[in-house]
Amino acid sequence: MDHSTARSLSELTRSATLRRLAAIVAGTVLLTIASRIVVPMVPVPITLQTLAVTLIGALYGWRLGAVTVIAWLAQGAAGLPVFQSGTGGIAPFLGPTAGYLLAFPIVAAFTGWLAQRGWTGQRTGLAFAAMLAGNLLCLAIGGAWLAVMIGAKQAFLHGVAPFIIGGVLKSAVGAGILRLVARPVSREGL
Ligand SMILES: O=C(O)CCCC[C@@H]1SC[C@@H]2NC(=O)N[C@@H]21
Repeated sequence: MDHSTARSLSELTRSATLRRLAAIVAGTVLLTIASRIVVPMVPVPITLQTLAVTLIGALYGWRLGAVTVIAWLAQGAAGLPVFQSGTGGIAPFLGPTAGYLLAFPIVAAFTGWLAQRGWTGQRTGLAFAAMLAGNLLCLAIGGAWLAVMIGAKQAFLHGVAPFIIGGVLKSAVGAGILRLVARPVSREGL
């Protein structure tokens, strides 16, 4: 490989890395904004977090999607007020919403994986199904955590059932956004 080819390759790598870093920052900002759009409920509030998480997965691909959500979780764990209603620190990882927090990177990876297989963009039915599957996965993991804390019946009544219709609506909004903005994610993601 000659000198100029090596330099072009290293410039390409650097610009791809910068693009990914910018995407991570943008994704964590989006998640923080979505966490501030809250209808307070006890023990689990309504938020726009699952919309943000599933969109990040679908737009970034499974790997960068999961990394972005993990970066946001790390910001919260470090004490930044990025979780629902401006909470942060270690307490949210021990409280009733910890299961949802831990589910978020898995959900981003899952919707990203589906998007990389074509469940996105102009294929609105598939995009909706991917977003809905992500929302339901989040409720399953979050509800399972809550069940350990307050019992299965209460967890279903307070941590799953109230969010199903919202999950369907958020999935429809997400699929609409993907239809407008997504060029189909390549199999590699961003
Ligand atoms: O502490 C947090 O920041 C996480 C809050 C989790 C809220 C969950 S996410 C799934 C379900 N849908 C909602 O609108 N709220 C709950």
